[in-house]
Amino acid sequence: MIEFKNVSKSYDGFQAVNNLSFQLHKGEILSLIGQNGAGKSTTFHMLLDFIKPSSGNINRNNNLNIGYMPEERGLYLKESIKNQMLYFASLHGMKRVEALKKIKVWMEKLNVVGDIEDKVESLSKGNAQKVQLIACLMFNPDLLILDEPFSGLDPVNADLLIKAVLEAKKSGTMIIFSTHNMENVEKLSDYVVMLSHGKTVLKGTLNDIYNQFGRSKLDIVGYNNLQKFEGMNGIKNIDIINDNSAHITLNDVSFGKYIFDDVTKEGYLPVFNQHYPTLDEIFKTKVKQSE
Ligand SMILES: Nc1ncnc2c1ncn2[C@@H]1O[C@H](COP(=O)(O)OP(=O)(O)OP(=O)(O)O)[C@@H](O)[C@H]1O
Repeated sequence: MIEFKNVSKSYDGFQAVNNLSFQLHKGEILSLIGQNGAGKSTTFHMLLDFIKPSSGNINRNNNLNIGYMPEERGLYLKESIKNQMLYFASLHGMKRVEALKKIKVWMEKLNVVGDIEDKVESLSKGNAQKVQLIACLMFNPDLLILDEPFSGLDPVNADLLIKAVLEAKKSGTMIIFSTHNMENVEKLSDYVVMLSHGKTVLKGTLNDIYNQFGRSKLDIVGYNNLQKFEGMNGIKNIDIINDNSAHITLNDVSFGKYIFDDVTKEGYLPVFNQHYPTLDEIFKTKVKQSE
């Protein structure tokens, strides 16, 4: 288990991370989200013991086998995939034969376009990124730290990466990653921590987070007089799309039932969907509130 307990980090009086607490257990995935400069990389660097917190405690076993994919990718361009992967493998005590086997298996799984003897400089950005992920995964780490692993990957390759991360989770690896892509947060996270200017503005499981916001979004299609709801108490905003459809934001989630009863008086309605805001919308709301 890893635990951050009231961890802060300051640089010359500037607080990059402010009173951060979370726990991460075996086989769990935690996503760290926040705007540029929110304190994500600083958090990773403290977890890796590259830098010390200014205050608070980080509890983790010092013997953890850690796979780390930094934001600035760190492969040697002039070296072959094989040589540098074998080098990384040796750092983690893997035998050459076993390492070669793993590298090949992972290159296939992640659909790396290139030969194991190719130099990294000949790979496309996405393929180089996948090779770097393999360097972190092949020794079955106890802890995997991925700093913006999806940046520069197309959706097909992003899905391959998601599959690989879920496989690592299944084998018991603790995973912490940062991203600006909320869709991938939704696909992967057991637990989410949202930072804004170093402060934790939201944390919990996805369910906790959605429940905190409630089903405050309403899409209606097929009702002709949606304007009449404008300005009503339970309604925060109506975005009229056309004659008979609108996106509504509710102040009061229970007002959805009043609208439902009203718009279905005449019977059938093709769309009435009262749902949670997306994680993207929640993120933007929280960023606005914290400014
Ligand atoms: N060594 C340092 N000295 C001074 N300030 C620093 C140092 N490292 C980071 N910072 C500052 O701390 C804040 C948090 O930086 P950090 O790199 O952790 O953000 P981030 O969330 O990873 O951002 P991004 O999404 O842009 O990668 C930023 O304002 C940054 O300028």
